[in-house]
Order: sequence, then structure tokens, then C-alpha cells
Amino acid sequence: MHTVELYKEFRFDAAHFLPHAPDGHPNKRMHGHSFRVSVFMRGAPNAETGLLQDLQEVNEAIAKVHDLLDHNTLNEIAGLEVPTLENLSIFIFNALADALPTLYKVGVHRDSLHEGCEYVGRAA
Ligand SMILES: Nc1nc2c(c(=O)[nH]1)N=C([C@H](O)[C@H](O)COP(=O)(O)OP(=O)(O)OP(=O)(O)O)CN2
Ligand SMILES: [Zn+2]
Repeated sequence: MHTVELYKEFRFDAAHFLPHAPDGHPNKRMHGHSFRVSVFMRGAPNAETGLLQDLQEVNEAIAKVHDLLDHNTLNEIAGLEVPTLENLSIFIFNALADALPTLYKVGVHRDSLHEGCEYVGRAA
């Protein structure tokens, strides 16, 4: 059996603030970021089709999450009241998990700051 990792990336722009930052700190004020999200599926490709998961299904699942996040205030989304990179990676994983049975890991990156977070939501 051959195990592969298939991935798809998408980007979104959003505003947020960190409610637990100290009073007067810039992170406590509303500001915006550009995010890059990497969605990883893992497993063995179907022997006949050669597919782990049809990327069309992946695109459809991602479109719903993209619409929820893009050009919105993250703190106003139920479940994202504390919108750190850590919580974003968990939130996006959970939002995609039902539609993507082979989903393995979600990474959320702020490339301009050279930082990001990855959440491995399912065991290898
Ligand atoms: N562990 C984490 N630490 C921090 C997170 C996080 O998600 N996880 N997030 C932030 C802030 O969102 C913050 O905006 C990043 O701040 P900073 O490094 O000061 O970068 P700027 O916003 O100033 O960068 P720009 O170039 O202006 O976008 C902090 N810590
Ligand atoms: Zn920020």
C-alpha cells in the first residue's frame, strides 16, 4: 500500500483582534491579515482510479469555508471568538472534516510575517 498526501491551498483576507491581549496593545485593536490555508488529505489512492479524493469535492468543501471567512471579522464567527492561528487551524479542520473523510492536516499561514500553525486532526 502506498500512502500519499494530497493538498490544496486557498487564501483569504480578514479582520480580527485578540481579545486577551493587554489593554492598549495593537493586537487588541481591530486589524487585518492575508492568510494562506493548506488542506492536506492522506491515505492510499484507489487502485483503479488513482485518486485519494477527487479534488472537485475538495474545492466544493473549501468554497464554503472560504465564503465564511473571507472579508469578514473573524471574532464575529461562532467558534472563532478568539481568532489566533492555532484556533483558526482547528476551526477550519473541523469545518471541512465531515465533507472530506481523508482530511489529515490543516495549516494556516501568514506569509508576510513568516508564521503559521498546523493542526493534525486525524491520526496517520
Ligand atoms: N501564538 C500566536 N501568537 C500570536 C498570534 C497568533 O495567532 N498565535 N497572533 C498575533 C496577532 O494576530 C498579530 O496581529 C501579529 O502581530 P505582529 O507580529 O505584531 O504583526 P503585525 O500585525 O504588526 O504585522 P503586519 O505586517 O502589520 O501585518 C500575535 N501573536
Ligand atoms: Zn493579527
